Amino acid sequence: MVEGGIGMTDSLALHTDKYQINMMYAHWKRGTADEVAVFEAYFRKLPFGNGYAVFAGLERIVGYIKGLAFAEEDIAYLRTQEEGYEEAFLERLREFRFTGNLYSMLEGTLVFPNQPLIRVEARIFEAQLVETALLNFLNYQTLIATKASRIKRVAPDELLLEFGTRRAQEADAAVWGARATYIAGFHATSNLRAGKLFGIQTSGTHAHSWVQGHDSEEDAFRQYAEALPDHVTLLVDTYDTLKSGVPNAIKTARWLADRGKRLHGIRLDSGDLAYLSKRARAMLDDAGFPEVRIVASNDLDENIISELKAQGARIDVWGVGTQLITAFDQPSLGGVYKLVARQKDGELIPVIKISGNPEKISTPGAKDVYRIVSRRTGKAEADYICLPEEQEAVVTGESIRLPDPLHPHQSKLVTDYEALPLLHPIFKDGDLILELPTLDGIRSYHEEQLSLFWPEVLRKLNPETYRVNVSQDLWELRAALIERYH
Ligand SMILES: Nc1ncnc2c1ncn2[C@@H]1O[C@H](COP(=O)(O)OP(=O)(O)OP(=O)(O)O)[C@@H](O)[C@H]1O
Ligand SMILES: O=P(O)(O)OC[C@H]1O[C@H](OP(=O)(O)OP(=O)(O)O)[C@H](O)[C@@H]1O
Ligand SMILES: O=C(O)c1cccnc1
Repeated sequence: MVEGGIGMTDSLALHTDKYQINMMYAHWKRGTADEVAVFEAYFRKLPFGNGYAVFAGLERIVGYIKGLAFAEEDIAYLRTQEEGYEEAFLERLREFRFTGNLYSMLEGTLVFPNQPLIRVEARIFEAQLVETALLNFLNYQTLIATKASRIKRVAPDELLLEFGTRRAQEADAAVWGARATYIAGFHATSNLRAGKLFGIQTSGTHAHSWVQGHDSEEDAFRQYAEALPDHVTLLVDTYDTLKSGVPNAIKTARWLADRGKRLHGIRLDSGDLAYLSKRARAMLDDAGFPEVRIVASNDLDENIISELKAQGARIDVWGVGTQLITAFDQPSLGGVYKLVARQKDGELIPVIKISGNPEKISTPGAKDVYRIVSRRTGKAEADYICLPEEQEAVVTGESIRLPDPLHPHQSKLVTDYEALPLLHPIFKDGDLILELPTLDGIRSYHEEQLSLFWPEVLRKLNPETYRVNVSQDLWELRAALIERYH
């Protein structure tokens, strides 16, 4: 339950598009609501021109599925809709629970286009309802984790602080976004609620208003140091960074040192961050405070950070807000949820969606995904998507042929490999069967994941395309279905 805007508590059952309820209603009317359907969620294009995405959102999805139930208020609201849903249908909703199976990638996994990230096998009644919320959670969190990962890669050795709440697209985005950045390697967030909910470390300096609210900058710094002597990071750019801010910070550092305390840092929030950080570093060092860290903020992203580092900036801590939490340069991930198999005469049959745009033709059938890791190099060679009946061959390490997706006649034979299954069973017949990892566990798993990939795939600009291959059987099934519908 989350708090509603006008004093009511609000379940997430209606956090869905109306067309899902309309389709559920039509299934119920036709008597097909209990037929099993298989859906898969995937995206077609990587965000930010990156070579990979970082999967996130599963914890939120699990919480959603576990708590999925229509409250009396939800039913009453549906009764007001002009569709005129019959009472007997609303009665079915009253007893609605998720009773199906759900497979998912684990959070922190590096993921690629056109591979199933989540597979839902459930009564169509249930599988249809959850589409909107699942995509909402995974698209946003995966996007932010990916953006954060790009930033982490250009600043692997510095501290990374998430500062975005004031610019986030509302409250849920702020906290789940903060969590996503932590998965990708950020160290702390300024959002205390995210800290409370998820156990992420929090951090805070002070704003310009603190300095403006005193008669002098020196007095403002001193008062702050008196109040929080063990946590002093001073914002030095309110009036003049080098003429006033840094000298006053040095005075405060001396005052703290006389009391056996130390100034932790200064924060630069405007101007030429490369130049100012170099000058400030020299001033602090000359004054005998080499341990005082320099924090930078001001509309930073991976490109500016990388540029500042190339200019020799002396920055130890990066505070990143707007560009990160809003995924400013690409504000959405286009994850989709497509029907891949349905029950017909008691059997599951694969289905396809054909589109005028070849990129949008779906791959039919319920599928598994394996990461093929070479035993020789320890590196991931490709991801291999296959039908469940082909699983045996991959798991036992039989040699497999990986066609080049762009030139299918050119293929690569892989022999000495380990196949890591990427889709894990999360819900079985409605029961949660996986103990979710801790957030720190997810964060270290993500780091291990990165070490499986060649740097060429991970680089920020024009990365190598990582291979995602479908099995020969799957390729043929797809071709046969395309043929049939043409
Ligand atoms: N040396 C640098 N090289 C490249 N970009 C920089 C450098 N220093 C700062 N930036 C970035 O340039 C952008 C604009 O900075 P600018 O100096 O115009 O801000 P400002 O006007 O000083 O600050 P504000 O408008 O927030 O008060 C910011 O995104 C900042 O991070
Ligand atoms: O720049 P971001 O990456 O979003 O980081 C967060 C920003 O939020 C604060 O200032 P705010 O933007 O509220 O005011 P300012 O623009 O006057 O600095 C802070 O001083 C940072 O500059
Ligand atoms: O702690 C900070 O310095 C901070 C937090 C949020 C936004 N800007 C700065």
